[in-house]
Amino acid sequence: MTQKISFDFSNAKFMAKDADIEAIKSRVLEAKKTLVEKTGEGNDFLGWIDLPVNYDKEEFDRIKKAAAKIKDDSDVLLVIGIGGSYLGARATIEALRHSFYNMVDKNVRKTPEIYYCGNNLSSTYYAELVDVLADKDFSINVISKSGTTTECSVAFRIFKELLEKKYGKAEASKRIYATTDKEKGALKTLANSEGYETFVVPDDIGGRFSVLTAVGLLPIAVSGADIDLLMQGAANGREYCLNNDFDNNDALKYAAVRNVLHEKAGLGMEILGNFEPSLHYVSEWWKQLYGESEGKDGKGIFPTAVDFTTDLHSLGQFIQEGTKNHFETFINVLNPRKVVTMQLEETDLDGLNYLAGKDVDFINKCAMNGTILAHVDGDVPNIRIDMDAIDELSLGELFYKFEFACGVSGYTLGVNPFNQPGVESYKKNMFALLGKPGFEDMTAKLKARLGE
Ligand SMILES: O=P(O)(O)OC[C@H]1O[C@H](O)[C@H](O)[C@@H](O)[C@@H]1O
Repeated sequence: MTQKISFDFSNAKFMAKDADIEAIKSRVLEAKKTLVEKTGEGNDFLGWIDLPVNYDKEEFDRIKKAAAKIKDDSDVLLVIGIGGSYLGARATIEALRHSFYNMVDKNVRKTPEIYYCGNNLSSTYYAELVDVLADKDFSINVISKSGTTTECSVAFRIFKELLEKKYGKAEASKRIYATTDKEKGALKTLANSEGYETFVVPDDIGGRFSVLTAVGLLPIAVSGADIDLLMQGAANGREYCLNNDFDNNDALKYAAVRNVLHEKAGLGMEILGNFEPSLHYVSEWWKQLYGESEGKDGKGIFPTAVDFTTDLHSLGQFIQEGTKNHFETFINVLNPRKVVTMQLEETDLDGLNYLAGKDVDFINKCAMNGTILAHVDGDVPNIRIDMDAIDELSLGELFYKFEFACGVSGYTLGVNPFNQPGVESYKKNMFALLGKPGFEDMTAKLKARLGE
């Protein structure tokens, strides 16, 4: 199967030398073995490894049917979720669909507008989203693996009420789709009692690895993207990751190179850079994937991201000449979806006639290559990921390769890549400050620290 995604490590070699890669290779292969033989910590969260070839076909069909109903009866789909219950869907939809999706005439777009909430606690955001929904027919996909995440529950309460006011309880319950645990959690209890259609987040797939479950697939299908091709792309990635030896396996090499850059060169930050604005949320998804998987036990590479060329005019200076603690990974889209050719102007006052006849993407690629060389000259190693196109097959493959490399990289680093215990600390404090029953003994202490 031809691969749509390939990695180029040549511009990282000056810090991740062949000998360093050779030296870490056995640890990476051991980590791969631990992952695929499911013998490591977190091995009850490895359902994503075979997901692209082993998923619930009956549910997959129900997802398509639900998507068709939503397309038919709704001007808007409201997607309520946070973290792994949000980023994969948004990453995919923003990458694959029109750059100005919600603004495209609905007769041309033929699919509902899509808005996201439950991913913050801003009263302004919620009040203004209510304004947007005022005269629109809408449906809700509420997504939470635990079914108890505060942001998600707060948003759902607000928009469930709006929906029920608009349609009455019975019709509203037909416009709510809940994606959650098959039996546990407040959302599942609510869905059962109100009769919402439900989709399952499998027990053995953590939120940040769940984009290709119903978590991502229902909103993605509503947007009009092809979920069969997305799964196929991931299946192609899986085949590649599982079956190629180290020398022919970019996912394993990526795990190796980033660990070498971290351990040997002492670099603490990886900056994922794109040159296509529609990939912004792919970076957000990647940040959660690597951040929650590796940042623990006082270890890990801090994953951050830039949108280029935009951020070359803000963060470019720091990356080039500031504290040297980072390496970069660029996503290079080989074939842009659209072409815009520069025209010749008679007067040439802007001095751009030398570009007449060239595609804007040619300028973009020159900016990218110029940036790679400049940053390498500034001692910033660069990994380049070539992506055939921003389409379903390429994106599915990219997701899988990032997930697989993440599992291998986490085990190579020596952490459990599949838990996120640190996320609970702020939640406990927030519950105590909110006065949630059961957290009373912490409340006074925290309030004193806040001077209240
Ligand atoms: O899907 P949920 O249970 O609502 O969780 C949503 C997100 O919030 C948590 O705090 C975790 O850190 C994330 O890993 C998770 O993806």
